[in-house]
Amino acid sequence: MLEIKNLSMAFETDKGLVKAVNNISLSLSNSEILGIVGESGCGKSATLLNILRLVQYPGRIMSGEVMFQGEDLLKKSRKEMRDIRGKDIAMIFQDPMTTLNPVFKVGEQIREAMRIHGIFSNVKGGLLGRKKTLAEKDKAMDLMREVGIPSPERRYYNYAHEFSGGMQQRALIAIGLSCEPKLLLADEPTTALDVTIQAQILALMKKINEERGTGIILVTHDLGVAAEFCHRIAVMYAGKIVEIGKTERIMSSPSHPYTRGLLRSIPKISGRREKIRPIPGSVPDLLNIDDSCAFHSRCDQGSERCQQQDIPMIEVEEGHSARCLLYSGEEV
Ligand SMILES: Nc1ncnc2c1ncn2[C@@H]1O[C@H](COP(=O)(O)OP(=O)(O)OP(=O)(O)O)[C@@H](O)[C@H]1O
Ligand code: NI
Repeated sequence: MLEIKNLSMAFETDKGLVKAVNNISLSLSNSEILGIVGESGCGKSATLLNILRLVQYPGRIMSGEVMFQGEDLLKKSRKEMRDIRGKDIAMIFQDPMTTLNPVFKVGEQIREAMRIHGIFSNVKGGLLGRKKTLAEKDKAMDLMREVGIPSPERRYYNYAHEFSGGMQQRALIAIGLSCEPKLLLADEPTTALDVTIQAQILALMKKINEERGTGIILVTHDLGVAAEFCHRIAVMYAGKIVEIGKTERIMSSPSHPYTRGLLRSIPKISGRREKIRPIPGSVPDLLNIDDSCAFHSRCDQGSERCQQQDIPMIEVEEGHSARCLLYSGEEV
């Protein structure tokens, strides 16, 4: 369904190029859930925004392709992109309060989203006036019910501030779903919510994935969340994908030293208790970063050679690759 090929984007600042997304390639098949994980500032959000061409000045796409259903989104006109956004591809952001409009009733916003996407054109053809409005309201309320907003008959008339954070996020998911998108991009959709609500929202997204076959890319800094929710995981570090593979394999057999570090730094849910160890050091500055391994200075297995060359993705087993010289077959 989606294939990103060698995508690079950078922010042009007066100090130089901040390479937020550096030669990324990844693909998503129909009905698949892919997680993108990594520490703050590694380019996860930038990657998602690139898919929809929503990166703002001074950000600029330098090269690459974003193939969606066989066509390159980077070659589409602005108008074509507007049609694709919210119709074929919907996006959910971290903070629902900033994306719901405070001055309109939540239900009306959902109804409006459905109207924009022509969802009502096949509602009992020829309905007029009040009857049409009622039919539309019914449909909007159905959608509210589907995303788990209780008593939609009443909730329809509430404003955003009368909704809890979890309910706001549900309303936004309803708006995202109003067009029946094929692909849902979710940028930390549950980070602002408490743990039980977070689990409910993820369960809701999973249900949508299973029932409607909607493909999902979930951006999260939380490897534990990605492990529970995603079929495959891509680990990003300093603008590059450093490891990608099936979730079980990433969790049971992490290959890149950075992924191993991330795993050690999350609390174990089950099994043997291990001491939580944060990865020493911090993420490098993306300003004028070169092509060598950016994790080198924090890595306990690196050598001189990691600093001297552009390291390719190396397949460690079928469908599982890591950008690390440990797997090059040469002495590191
Ligand atoms: N307007 C800008 N000008 C310069 N650099 C920017 C700008 N916006 C973002 N960046 C840089 O781009 C890089 C990638 O940012 P991005 O938001 O994609 O990271 P992220 O992985 O989503 O992080 P987080 O987990 O904090 O959301 C960061 O290093 C950030 O500092
Ligand atoms: Ni982000």
